[in-house]
Amino acid sequence: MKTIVIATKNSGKVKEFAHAFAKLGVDVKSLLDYPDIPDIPEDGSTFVENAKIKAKAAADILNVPVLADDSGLTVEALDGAPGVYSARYSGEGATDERNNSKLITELTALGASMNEELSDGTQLLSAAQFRCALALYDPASAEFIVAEGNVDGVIADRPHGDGGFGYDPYFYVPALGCSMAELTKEEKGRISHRGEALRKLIPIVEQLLQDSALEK
Ligand SMILES: O=c1nc[nH]c2c1ncn2[C@H]1C[C@H](O)[C@@H](COP(=O)(O)OP(=O)(O)OP(=O)(O)O)O1
Ligand SMILES: [Mg+2]
Repeated sequence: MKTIVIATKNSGKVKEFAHAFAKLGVDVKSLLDYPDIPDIPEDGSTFVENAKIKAKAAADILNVPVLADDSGLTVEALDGAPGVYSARYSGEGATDERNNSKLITELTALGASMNEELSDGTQLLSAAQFRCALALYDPASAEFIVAEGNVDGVIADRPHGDGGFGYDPYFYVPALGCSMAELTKEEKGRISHRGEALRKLIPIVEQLLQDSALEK
């Protein structure tokens, strides 16, 4: 079995990558499998910079090629916030629940509205995007390969669905008439920022695996 290491501690991301790579017969390991690797500071100013930082830090320790994902939510009515700060939006000890609660509180305080409501009374507050940067770093060549993806949506004032992770329950996708958390992993992968970025990178990951750099 071939294995790819993903430099993430986010179990929601791990599940999505595991689902996507399983179709290619590739097993996924994450930093949750390597608890001795110290926390990697995400101090870049863009998603791409942070993805590169995470991939290189883990690859230099493990000495195998590593893939990393830096992603987040940009909200129009918040001038693009929380952006690269999405995971830390609600401060020290942030959780998905507290981040979502801060998001809705801020938008409500601003009076943000798209003057549109769903049949259940849900108010649509602002246009938004999920963005994802993936970086693959190969310590053998010291080279990065980067791919990006994004998906448009709208922030709803209340959650729908219990799939996915992070901001998914509040991220309504008008084209599908449901939130990101109401999609299966397969459906989410087809439209998501992560799915788009991953489709660009998969041929390169497969080539690396062909070269058996990752054979375990
Ligand atoms: O598909 C998504 N559905 C919902 N929310 C999402 C998604 N993709 C990113 N997000 C949110 C979660 C987190 O608040 C931030 C990512 O922050 P980001 O630093 O990339 O990930 P993280 O700290 O959770 O894990 P790690 O750095 O170990 O990969 O954006
Ligand atoms: Mg992070």
